[in-house]
Amino acid sequence: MKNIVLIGMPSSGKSTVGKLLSDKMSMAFADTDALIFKRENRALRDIVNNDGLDAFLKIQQEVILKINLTDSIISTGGSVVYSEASMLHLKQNGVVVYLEEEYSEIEGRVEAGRRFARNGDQTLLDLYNERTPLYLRYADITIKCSHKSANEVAQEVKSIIEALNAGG
Ligand SMILES: Nc1ncnc2c1ncn2[C@@H]1O[C@H](COP(=O)(O)OP(=O)(O)OP(=O)(O)O)[C@@H](O)[C@H]1O
Ligand SMILES: O=C(O)C1=C[C@@H](O)[C@@H](O)[C@H](O)C1
Ligand SMILES: [Mg+2]
Repeated sequence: MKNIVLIGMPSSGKSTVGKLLSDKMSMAFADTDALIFKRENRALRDIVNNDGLDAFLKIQQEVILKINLTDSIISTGGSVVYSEASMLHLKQNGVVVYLEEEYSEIEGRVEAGRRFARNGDQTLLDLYNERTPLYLRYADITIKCSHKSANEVAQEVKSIIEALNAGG
């Protein structure tokens, strides 16, 4: 079975939903942020702070291009869509699911002062507006997550994937 790759804004629920989905579908779970941490052995924010945005994005791409998984749920970092090579690699053997969440909800969930893959003068809203068209470009399936629990989102992803698989 193809991988299920979750993309979306930071705090949209990719890691939470990914783990729930992994249990519900009895598929393995991988998180690209955890793979980066494993390789670098340092916090992702330290990579961005110390080495800069471009270095972080390069490391993220290197890690993703090495992924060789099947039958897995893959939760990604929110900035993965900046790399076309990464997205094409993930799409080769994966169905890409965009967890679309309203800006106000994302803003409420992210902790103040959190680092993202962004230029110094970009606000969270700038990131949301910049990334939304990229998430939509790469998505095979878009889930509207507004006012749904993580469990409801996971159940919806499962139902859609099962319906697609049943239809051939
Ligand atoms: N549908 C939901 N409803 C309410 N809270 C949620 C929902 N999905 C996730 N959360 C909460 O939002 C927070 C962020 O979730 P999570 O870490 O899964 O996001 P993420 O997309 O993996 O973010 P990142 O890009 O930073 O890795 C967590 O506290 C989680 O419990
Ligand atoms: O959306 C982002 O810019 C990021 C999200 C996190 O998952 C990490 O991948 C990193 O902190 C960058
Ligand atoms: Mg995550």
